[in-house]
Amino acid sequence: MKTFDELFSELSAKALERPDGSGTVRELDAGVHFIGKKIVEEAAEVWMAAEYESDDEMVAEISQLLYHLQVLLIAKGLTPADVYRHL
Ligand SMILES: N=c1c2ncn([C@@H]3O[C@H](COP(=O)(O)OP(=O)(O)OP(=O)(O)O)[C@@H](O)[C@H]3O)c2ncn1[C@@H]1O[C@H](COP(=O)(O)O)[C@@H](O)[C@H]1O
Repeated sequence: MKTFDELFSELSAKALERPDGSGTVRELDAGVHFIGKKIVEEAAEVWMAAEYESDDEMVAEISQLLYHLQVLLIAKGLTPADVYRHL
């Protein structure tokens, strides 16, 4: 288990160190258009899970959505602090 901020630190390190086999590195290399499509796909899966699946399945989909949102922030050179300013 990890928090939102812990995941962001881990992903930021992956982006810098570019370890072999990292899905995050692959996704960053694929670019903003690809990441944006993953976000839309995961958001739809959250919605469907909320209506038709268990709470556990829904929160799993939410975790994937949060992951892809974090990858987008990194791709754009931003951090959660940039988001928090708007909360
Ligand atoms: N939390 C995540 C995470 N959530 C989602 N994903 C990616 O997003 C994909 C899910 O989207 P897909 O559309 O391919 O899968 P799906 O068919 O929609 O899956 P379901 O929704 O049906 O379950 C997964 O295959 C992962 O590649 C994640 N990839 C990595 N992480 C974490 O990120 C960290 C770094 O990972 P690496 O960069 O791969 O080392 C590790 O701590 C990982 O646990």
